[in-house]
This record gives sequence, structure tokens and C-alpha cells, in this order.
Amino acid sequence: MSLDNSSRSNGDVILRTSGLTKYFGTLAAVKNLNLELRKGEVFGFLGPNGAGKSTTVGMLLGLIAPTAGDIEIFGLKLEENRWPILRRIGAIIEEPAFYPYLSGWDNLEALGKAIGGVTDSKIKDVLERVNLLDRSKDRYQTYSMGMKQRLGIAAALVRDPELIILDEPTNGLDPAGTKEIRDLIPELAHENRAVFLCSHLLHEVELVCDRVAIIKKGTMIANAPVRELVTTGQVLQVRVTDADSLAASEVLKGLPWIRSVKSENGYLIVDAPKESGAPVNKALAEKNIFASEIVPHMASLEDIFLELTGGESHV
Ligand SMILES: Nc1ncnc2c1ncn2[C@@H]1O[C@H](COP(=O)(O)OP(=O)(O)OP(=O)(O)O)[C@@H](O)[C@H]1O
Repeated sequence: MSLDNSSRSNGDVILRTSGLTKYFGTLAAVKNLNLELRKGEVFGFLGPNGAGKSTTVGMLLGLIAPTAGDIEIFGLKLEENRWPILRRIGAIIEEPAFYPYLSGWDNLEALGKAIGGVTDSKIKDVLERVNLLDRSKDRYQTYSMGMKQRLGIAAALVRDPELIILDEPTNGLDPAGTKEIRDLIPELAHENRAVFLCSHLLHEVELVCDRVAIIKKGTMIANAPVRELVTTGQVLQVRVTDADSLAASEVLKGLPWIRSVKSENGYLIVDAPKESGAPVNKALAEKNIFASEIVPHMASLEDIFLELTGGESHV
């Protein structure tokens, strides 16, 4: 299966790569990557180990020079406008560095002084935004992992970025911290920004992302809205009695529009075009087989990922 909907257009394009390629010696880490990220969107970037995700992020931030191809961010070429572009990006690609003995507030104040033009009311706003205002006078070293990560996001927000790049933002967080960050991410995008999220957590990507690109060995193998990807993997679960199971399977396999039929946990799993519940029911009933249940079953992003990447580990 190969999906590429990168030509679809709705909303302003914030980031576009064309033919982006990076070779390390003879190793093609990223090959001919065409990405598009639009305002208001949370874009998930997935791939197995060594697929080329970090190399891509490094190129987007101007830290790694591409071998070929172009990167345009905010309509400007990155190569020629690195600093004006980077000023408009908030990136968290490693654990954020803060002074342990200073409070969250004082850390942001120190950062604000380095950037210039950051007011107290801005600091208050961003701390409120990440739900840290009530702990903002406590020392950074007393913060939980989740609070540290949220302060990192607050630090990124101080500059009012139009694009936020997050690399594994829930790494090392407990379930409560993970939930806080997951709840925060879509809100960030809906404030007229775009979020580029690298994650190996497929469930996380499914929950928070609007669109997802999957790369394998440097090549993009899927690029589509999450909803569309999981709908593509939709199958029908058909329940018949054990006695009818074999005959039902034969009937369905004989229909030219059914792609495959397999038996799993007491159900027949039927890979058929969308909305074919009624014709499946009719075909069985014509052979005096009566299904007690026919339900569409959505594939998870994990199912799709494993199918597309050939079952390679994603962690
Ligand atoms: N500086 C480098 N020199 C040589 N090869 C490199 C370098 N950086 C990355 N690579 C190789 O490029 C390929 C892509 O690596 P990259 O780190 O981008 O993958 P990734 O998708 O981020 O992987 P992971 O999920 O494991 O972090 C790998 O084969 C890696 O070994």
C-alpha cells in the first residue's frame, strides 16, 4: 500500500520540503522527501529505528546540510534565511536545559532577557498555558519530569513560534505527565501554529495528529490524514456459527470484490470495500448462512505501520 496525499491543499503551508535528500558517505539517510505542513495542523512523523527522522529534523533546523533538495519554511528558503526562520520556530529536540536552582519563572525570565523583549505578562501567559503558573516560583530541580517538559514547551512558546517541532515529547513521562502533554499538543496547533511531532508512540500519534508521514530507510511510504490511513485499513468482522464458518469463508472468497478472508478469534475478518456489510450479509443469506454480527473494524495506526514497514520495530 502506498499513500501520498501531499498535493492536498487546505490552509497555509508553513513548511515544505522538496526532494530533500541526505547522504552520509554512501548511506542514503533521507531520500527525496516531499513533506507539507499547514497552519493549524499537528503533523506526525513516524518511522522505525534508523529511518531518517532525526536526520530530517536536523535538516529542518539547519543543523544538518542536505545533500540535495529544498526546505521552505514560512515561504522562505531555509538555506538563505536561516536566522529569520529559526526565530519563528520553537523546537524541543532534547531534554530542555534549565538552571536547576532557579524557579520556573526565573528560568523563563533569564531566557527572555537573552531573547529580548519578553515581558512579565508574556511569561505569565505561557506558564498559564502549560498549567505551571501555580508552581512557577518553585525551583526547577523540584519539578516532576512532566513539569520539566511543560516548562520546556513554555520556553518554546515565549518566542510566539509559528511552528513547533517536538521530538518524542512524552519520553520518560509517567501516564499523568504524558496525558498533560498530549492534551496540550493539539491546543498549541489550534492557536494558529503548526506542530511537527516525531514520536515512536503510534497510539500517541493516532490520538494527537491530524496527518502522518511514515518513512522507512529514508523513503516516505505513507503521507495521509490519520483518519484516512486507519480507514484504509478497515475490514469487516463477520460472526457466524462454528458450523457455518468454513462454508461462509468459501462463499465470501468466491466473491470477486472481496480481497481476503481469514478466521480470527471466532470471527471471519473480511477485507472488502467500504460499506459492503449489506452485500456480504446478502451473499451469505443466499446460501442459507445467517451472520449474527457484521461490524466494520478500524485498523489502528499500529496495524497500518506494521503493514507498511513490514513489521519492523518502531522503538
Ligand atoms: N552523522 C552520521 N553519520 C553517518 N551516518 C549517520 C549519521 N547520522 C545518522 N546516520 C545514519 O542515518 C540513518 C538515519 O538515522 P536517523 O538518526 O536519522 O534515524 P531515526 O529515524 O532518527 O532513528 P531513531 O528512531 O533510531 O532515532 C541511520 O542509518 C543512521 O545510522
